[in-house]
Amino acid sequence: MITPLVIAIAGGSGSGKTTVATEILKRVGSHRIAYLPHDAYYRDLKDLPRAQRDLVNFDHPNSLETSLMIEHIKKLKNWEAIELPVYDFTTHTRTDRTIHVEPQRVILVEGILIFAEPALRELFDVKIFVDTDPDLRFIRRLERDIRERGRTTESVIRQYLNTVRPMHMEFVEPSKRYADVIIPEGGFNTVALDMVISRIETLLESKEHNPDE
Ligand SMILES: Nc1ncnc2c1ncn2[C@@H]1O[C@H](COP(=O)(O)OP(=O)(O)O)[C@@H](O)[C@H]1O
Ligand SMILES: Nc1ccn([C@@H]2O[C@H](COP(=O)(O)O)[C@@H](O)[C@H]2O)c(=O)n1
Repeated sequence: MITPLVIAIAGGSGSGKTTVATEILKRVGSHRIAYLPHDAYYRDLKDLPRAQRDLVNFDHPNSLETSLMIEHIKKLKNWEAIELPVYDFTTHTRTDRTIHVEPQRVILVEGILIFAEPALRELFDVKIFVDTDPDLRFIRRLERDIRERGRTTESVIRQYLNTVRPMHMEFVEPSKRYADVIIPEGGFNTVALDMVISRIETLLESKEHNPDE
């Protein structure tokens, strides 16, 4: 039995992880990839009053159900399908819906804290860290969170100073040491992306990952 190749993309919030993942999906072929964003595994806060939800530290490892993600990666590696949770950032809750994800030759995992968890880290074959300066990450996050996640300028600034920045320094930045490749600036770095994609293609041709070998 061939083993799926597990590629992991970490980096700070707003660094460009999703942009890199989207480019890999496009160029390697989304039909060959099972895509698991760690964001999908945020804990459901529906039992907490709305005003308290807004104050939760979403940048600490405990805010995510990582054990479920580990279970899902192990299932996919064992060629079993999984049900990916669908998370709603505007209400901080897990929806009733799930996305059915079939096993594929490539499993693509993405998230700010995925290298900070030893049990998760050991499942990865290729570890990519997207490294972008904090000022650029903050500006990108501010625009995105207002546009897509129902936030205000004040709430984004408060959250950044209270939790995003300190947790980045405590957990995300130190986890960079586990990366095999560091991509400066993210999704529009075509030189780095070409190298990463060519490595993925080479690994997919190898005996371990190619059913025709
Ligand atoms: N290299 C880049 N230059 C300019 N904007 C970018 C770049 N990479 C990503 N963005 C934009 O920044 C925002 C956050 O990027 P995203 O890939 O979602 O980051 P992450 O997943 O790391 O939070 C998005 O609106 C995206 O279009
Ligand atoms: N209810 C939530 C859950 C998470 N966040 C923030 O999302 C960031 C991670 O996602 P990226 O796409 O930016 O990598 C993380 O920094 C959390 O603060 C949130 O705001 N609300």
